[in-house]
Amino acid sequence: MIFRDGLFQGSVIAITGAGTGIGRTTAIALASLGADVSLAGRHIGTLQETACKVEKLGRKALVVPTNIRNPEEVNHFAEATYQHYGKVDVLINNAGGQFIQNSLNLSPNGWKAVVDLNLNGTFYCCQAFGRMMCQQGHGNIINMSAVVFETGSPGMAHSAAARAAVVNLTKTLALELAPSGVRVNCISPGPIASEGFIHELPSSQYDETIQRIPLGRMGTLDEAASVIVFLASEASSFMNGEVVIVDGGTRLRGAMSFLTD
Ligand SMILES: CCCCCCCCCCC/C=C/C(=O)SCCNC(=O)CCNC(=O)[C@H](O)C(C)(C)COP(=O)(O)OP(=O)(O)OC[C@H]1O[C@@H](n2cnc3c(N)ncnc32)[C@H](O)[C@@H]1OP(=O)(O)O
Ligand SMILES: NC(=O)C1=CN([C@@H]2O[C@H](COP(=O)(O)OP(=O)(O)OC[C@H]3O[C@@H](n4cnc5c(N)ncnc54)[C@H](OP(=O)(O)O)[C@@H]3O)[C@@H](O)[C@H]2O)C=CC1
Repeated sequence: MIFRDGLFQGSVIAITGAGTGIGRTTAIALASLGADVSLAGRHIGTLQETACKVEKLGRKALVVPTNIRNPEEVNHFAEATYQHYGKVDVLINNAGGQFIQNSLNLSPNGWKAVVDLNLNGTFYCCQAFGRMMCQQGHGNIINMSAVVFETGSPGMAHSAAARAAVVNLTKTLALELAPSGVRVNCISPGPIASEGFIHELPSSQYDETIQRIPLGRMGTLDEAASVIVFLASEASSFMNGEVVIVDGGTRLRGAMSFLTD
């Protein structure tokens, strides 16, 4: 680990989508640096696996099964975290995802599911934790966008629109919450070799994806997590309302199509 031991000693960090992929790797990295964590996601089994790894590192882990598409469940996640730890220093809005579908075939419910997850769920978490952070007088929120936020992305209309909105939400919240000592930034990764991404990417597009990446390979889970750890740390204390792109230069090649036919 590139960061100093004990960097997050005494910190409490809430993470959504913490049972798999980037969220799990980030939770474990933060715990290895001293943080206690609160873990959310829909599936309790994978959250408990992450919690086990955190506890083996000598840190505390609270598991709060949460569907972030439901604002009541999000409020419960925030309240349970505060009741358990008495504060939250950092919120990492990592949960997200989508399916590939061309726009004309997207059902209203399919569009809504992806926008609810990536935009509305992120907003509910920012609001619930942001209120508590403003009351305690400090806080740090890290949102998850995706490199598709600034290009057209055939097959990803729902997600790309939501990810662009998350970038704008980040900037507005950065302005609204700064006077209360809360900063808000955003990470925009892709492609990162998580189980979720490899599973969702059509196998026929694997080679093309690699060819599109100037660095010639996908990013690792550690490479995404380490940027989140940086944003969570005081090393980024004067960053507010920023989008950090972690894509090996992929966006420089322009719009990305996920459609196979
Ligand atoms: C080659 C060019 C590319 C190179 C460059 C690459 C650049 C990288 C950019 C990376 C961008 C982002 C990457 C990632 O996000 S990686 C993480 C991947 N993980 C996931 O996406 C998670 C898996 N997905 C899901 O869980 C789901 O898709 C979803 C997020 C929507 C949640 O689904 P859920 O099951 O909860 O949804 P519902 O049951 O409520 O259903 C709601 C409606 O949505 C429709 N639906 C759901 N899944 C699909 C599907 N796979 N295909 C079609 N439709 C789907 C569902 O049918 C419901 O609609 P209806 O009621 O109308 O049927
Ligand atoms: N890998 C990549 O290249 C990129 C990833 N991203 C984003 O990074 C984040 C992490 O993705 P990654 O680790 O790759 O993929 P994963 O599919 O492994 O992670 C997605 C996580 O989100 C959680 N999640 C999904 N829906 C909900 C929900 N309704 N409520 C709460 N949690 C939910 C899942 O847990 P559960 O199913 O238990 O709820 C899962 O842990 C996502 O937002 C993804 O879209 C962005 C750009 C590129």
